[in-house]
Amino acid sequence: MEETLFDEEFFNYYFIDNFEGIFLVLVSKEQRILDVLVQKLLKYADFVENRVTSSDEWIKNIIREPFEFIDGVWIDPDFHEINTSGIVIKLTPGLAFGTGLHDTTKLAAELLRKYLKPGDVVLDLGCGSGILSILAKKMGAGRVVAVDNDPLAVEVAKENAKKNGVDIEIRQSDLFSNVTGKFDLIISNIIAEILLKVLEQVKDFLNFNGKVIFSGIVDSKVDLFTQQKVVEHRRKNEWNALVIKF
Ligand SMILES: C[S@@+](CC[C@H](N)C(=O)[O-])C[C@H]1O[C@@H](n2cnc3c(N)ncnc32)[C@H](O)[C@@H]1O
Repeated sequence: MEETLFDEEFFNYYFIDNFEGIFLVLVSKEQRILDVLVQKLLKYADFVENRVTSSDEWIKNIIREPFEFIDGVWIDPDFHEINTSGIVIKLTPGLAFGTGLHDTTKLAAELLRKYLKPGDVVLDLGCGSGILSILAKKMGAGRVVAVDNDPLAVEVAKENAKKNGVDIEIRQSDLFSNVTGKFDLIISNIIAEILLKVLEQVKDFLNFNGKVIFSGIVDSKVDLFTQQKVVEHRRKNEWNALVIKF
């Protein structure tokens, strides 16, 4: 199902796994979009229900308690007191992808932690909720630029950056169209086909020795990247993430 959703470039979904079973929830303001997706997903599902809810409500329905996103990094959907020596990210994803529950975000975050050096200049291409940019900043990055082509994601990422008290340059951009400057790390968790487009331009935006972290690549698409100089390859379930140097 996730592969179908990624192919459709639909990222606003989440799973609820409880005693009644595993539920896939699709979130959109447009019924038309949901209807098309439901048709494509029906073959995997036993039951489909449409429920209308407000954007503030839906996220509160799933993530109420803080959870450990990756080792030592906690996501707090509200304002809890978390007793940890690690990092806490306050996050209300709203309608943007990037709750921290998805394997692709976890893979990207783990690699970000491994490859980020203090003061690095970072570009987050397809920032969604801003989760990876906020993490980068909290781990000691210097300048962080976060872009998304979805205006809603830009809005949500700005809100989340403010909530975490971090200074991130967030703006709308179709890939690099509204990006200037050079970066030590470029991180992007989008589908493989779009990552290939990123590759066409990425060199112009990398500092000497700069690296690219790609996530969101399903098993069947990993071969599209075999020509690249892959420094590290990680996998969780059917998802792959790569660190590439040039
Ligand atoms: C899978 S989400 C990743 C969100 C977040 N970075 C994370 O890792 O959880 C992909 C994001 O890329 C954005 N996106 C897709 N195509 C894009 C493009 N051409 N330019 C910029 N952003 C894009 C989507 O709007 C979405 O917010």
